[in-house]
Amino acid sequence: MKLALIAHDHKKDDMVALAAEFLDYLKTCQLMGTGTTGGRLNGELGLDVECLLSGPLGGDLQIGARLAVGEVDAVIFLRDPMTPQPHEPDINALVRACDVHDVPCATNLAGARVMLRAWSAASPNPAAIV
Ligand SMILES: O=C(CO)COP(=O)(O)O
Repeated sequence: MKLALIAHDHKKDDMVALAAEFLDYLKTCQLMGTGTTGGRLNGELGLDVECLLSGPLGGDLQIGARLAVGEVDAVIFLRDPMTPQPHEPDINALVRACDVHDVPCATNLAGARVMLRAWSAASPNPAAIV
């Protein structure tokens, strides 16, 4: 599973908590993220997230470009609906790219949990494989 992880500043603590909850499963995924989000996940949880540019500097667009050529299977994008973002067009472009290419995209914690629960239940637990 090639999974993109993105969180706006007020949602980064939620992203770290979510990733901690699904850590075993996320370790089996190929992860990429916008710069600051990915950096926190790597630093705080020891994940191996490929860090692209920070969102305001083009990271959302980089993920959208990868997604458009089939290099992203799903997106978890914890958006902050209460704070205007300087790169709103980039955010909309990424979410639009998910819709154009029919790539699952969770934009809040509840949706992200539904996705991660389903996928982690369907995937073999590497710790159980001997
Ligand atoms: O702004 C973002 C997504 O639009 C997130 O970018 P960072 O993870 O670099 O903060």
